[in-house]
Amino acid sequence: MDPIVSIKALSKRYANGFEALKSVTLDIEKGEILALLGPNGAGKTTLISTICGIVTPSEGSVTVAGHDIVTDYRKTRAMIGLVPQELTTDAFESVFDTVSFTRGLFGKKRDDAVVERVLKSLSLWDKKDNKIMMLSGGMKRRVLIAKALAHEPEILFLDEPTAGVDMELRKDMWEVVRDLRRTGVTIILTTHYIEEAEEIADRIGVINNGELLLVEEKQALMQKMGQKQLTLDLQAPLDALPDSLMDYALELGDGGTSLTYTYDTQAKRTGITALLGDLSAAGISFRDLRTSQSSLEEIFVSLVKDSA
Ligand SMILES: Nc1ncnc2c1ncn2[C@@H]1O[C@H](COP(=O)(O)OP(=O)(O)OP(=O)(O)O)[C@@H](O)[C@H]1O
Repeated sequence: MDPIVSIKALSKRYANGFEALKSVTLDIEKGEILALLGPNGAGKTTLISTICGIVTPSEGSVTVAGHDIVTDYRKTRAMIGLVPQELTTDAFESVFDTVSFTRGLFGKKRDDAVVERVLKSLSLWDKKDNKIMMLSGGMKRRVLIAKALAHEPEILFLDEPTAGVDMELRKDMWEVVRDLRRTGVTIILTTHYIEEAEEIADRIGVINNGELLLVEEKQALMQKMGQKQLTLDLQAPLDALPDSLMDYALELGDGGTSLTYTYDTQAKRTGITALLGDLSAAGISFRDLRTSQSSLEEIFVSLVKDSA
């Protein structure tokens, strides 16, 4: 299937010469949840804003369902819902009117049934007559999503959906996002939080200094995370590994005084018991041992550091 969004060698230089995006290439599949993970100023908002037609690209191209975002702006914009970081308007309006009005901004006819469906899907129906200013923070965030969905877009962008919210509300938002995906909407969200990407995304893209450093299935990233290292400090240094230990892919370090074994924590057998038995049989004894694990956080930090 063709990707719903196709980004090719996209660059953005702002008027002051700052390069906020550097040749980003990325395909987004229909129906997936993609998390764009990156520190402050990485270029996440610039990327989203460009796809939505708010920021004009300097180089490269973006298509949405095969249509170019520059030459076919109206068509592509109508397919996209954008949830900004903060609610800026409509404090005195009712929930229903606010959401209904937004629909009109995209040239769609008034359709109370659609607004009702959107509000119900976000558990906002019983708040439909409330003024926005009277709502709790969590409900206000839901209204932002409802506004973005009012014109029935196929793609939803959420810019930092849980920035500055407490854990309970964050979990609540994750549930909302999962429910939306079940309705067939493609979701792209930006986040600072690794746990957030880990929790809800199908794929994770890491962006830093305007560069897309990696895009990978979450499961594949988790597998890297699942690797652990066992390091043994040896009683006596070894010049070389005996043949009987070749199958373990051990690394001999620190001038032959330590051995490191990498294993998969998710595998049925880690191989540690067999390794210790074979070490003993080879007459190798150790005085200490420790394990370490690379977390997604560490993978992320090392990626970002390498690209700095
Ligand atoms: N209009 C502009 N003119 C010049 N530079 C800009 C402009 N808008 C953004 N930038 C710069 O581009 C870089 C990327 O900004 P962007 O808002 O895309 O990052 P971000 O990843 O969304 O960060 P945050 O998580 O803080 O929202 C930043 O260094 C920012 O200062």
